[in-house]
Amino acid sequence: MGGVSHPRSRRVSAGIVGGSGYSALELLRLLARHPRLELKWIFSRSHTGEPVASVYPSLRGVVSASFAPVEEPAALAGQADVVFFATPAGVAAEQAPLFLESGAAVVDLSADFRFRDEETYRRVYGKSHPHPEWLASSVYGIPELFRDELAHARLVGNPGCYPTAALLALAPLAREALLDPDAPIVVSATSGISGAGSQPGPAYHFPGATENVRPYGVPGHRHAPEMAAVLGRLVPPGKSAPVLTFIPHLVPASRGILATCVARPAREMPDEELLERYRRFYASHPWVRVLEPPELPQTKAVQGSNFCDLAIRWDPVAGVVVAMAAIDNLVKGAAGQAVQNVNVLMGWDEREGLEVVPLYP
Ligand SMILES: NC(=O)C1=CN([C@@H]2O[C@H](COP(=O)(O)OP(=O)(O)OC[C@H]3O[C@@H](n4cnc5c(N)ncnc54)[C@H](OP(=O)(O)O)[C@@H]3O)[C@@H](O)[C@H]2O)C=CC1
Ligand SMILES: CC(=O)N[C@@H](CCC(=O)OP(=O)(O)O)C(=O)O
Repeated sequence: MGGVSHPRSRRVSAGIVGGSGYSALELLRLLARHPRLELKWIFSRSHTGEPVASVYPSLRGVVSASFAPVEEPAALAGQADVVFFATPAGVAAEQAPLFLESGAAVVDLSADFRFRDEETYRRVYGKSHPHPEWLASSVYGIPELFRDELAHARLVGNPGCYPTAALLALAPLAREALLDPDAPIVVSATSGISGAGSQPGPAYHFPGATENVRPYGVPGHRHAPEMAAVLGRLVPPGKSAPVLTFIPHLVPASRGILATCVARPAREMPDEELLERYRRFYASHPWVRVLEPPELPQTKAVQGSNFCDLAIRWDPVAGVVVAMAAIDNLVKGAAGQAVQNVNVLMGWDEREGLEVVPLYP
């Protein structure tokens, strides 16, 4: 289960399972301009053999491929160096090992390989993992936090969209044990509707979603234990991370996540110190932009791009820090981060294929 070995100069072939979903569409958009990663096959259960551009009008004249003319993705094992699973939870857990055993690297955009132990997986997802033997070697795919481990990974558990934003916002404090372990962290976040995928339930349809803002999954959203597990790994050995509560909200936008995290630091931390720490922490990470005051993150400033915009403030009245992050849920929250992870796995520049200027306004 060691790392992938590919000459840095060679073009690497990619396969995609879950072909007609939103994350697959984003992967195709990014792969279309990636100089080293090229689409070899794309599998769709519902559009077998159809031209990709007939499903995604935005890809007309850009992607000439058709969905693979096979009934099962297993028929494609051994034909790509990297396989992306852009499928609902449970699919990669069953099918990824076949591709791993055929020698491919796997980046799973679902939640199947985000936890490293089966007990946590079972507690959060309410069922046993069909291939727990792969969990310990999977690497949580936030390159800004786990770059060294990812460089040697074969299997990447690409993070949830909300955890990407919240963990990037909190990581500099967690890594340096600057969070008070006895004060709960509050993560309040908004998501655009594409966060629920391309076939969401009736509550996500236009009449109910437009001109409406609503919380959901409170308490007990599955991203709370995901954030908690990773936060626990970020704090130095022997230290504990604070518990956290998570309040997601659905907002009437197509894309974008804004996460606002409120935490009590271990001691008073003036704005200048916080800002300096955040600047230093992310200095070598091209996809995180630490904003200078008075700027604050906004989803539109990152739309369509792999950027995570961060701001950090000290609130002297409440004695808390407020860490804010904006991402595009489909890019840094899903497909963009998946491509960034492959760039790290292959030893390429993390920016390869991702240099899209955000679409503003
Ligand atoms: N949307 C987002 O912002 C984010 C999504 N994710 C995760 O990424 C994964 C993909 O998300 P997204 O693209 O939004 O989801 P979509 O629902 O848009 O797409 C998922 C695709 O998977 C295929 N599929 C559906 N059911 C099954 C099944 N039972 N077995 C095999 N394939 C199936 C379908 O494609 P086809 O019929 O073509 O095979 C479907 O279009 C999910 O696990 C999601 O939780 C993670 C972070 C952010
Ligand atoms: C708006 C919306 O519904 N968002 C999704 C999160 C998308 C995601 O990251 O889901 P996975 O962890 O399953 O990959 C949700 O809250 O369930």
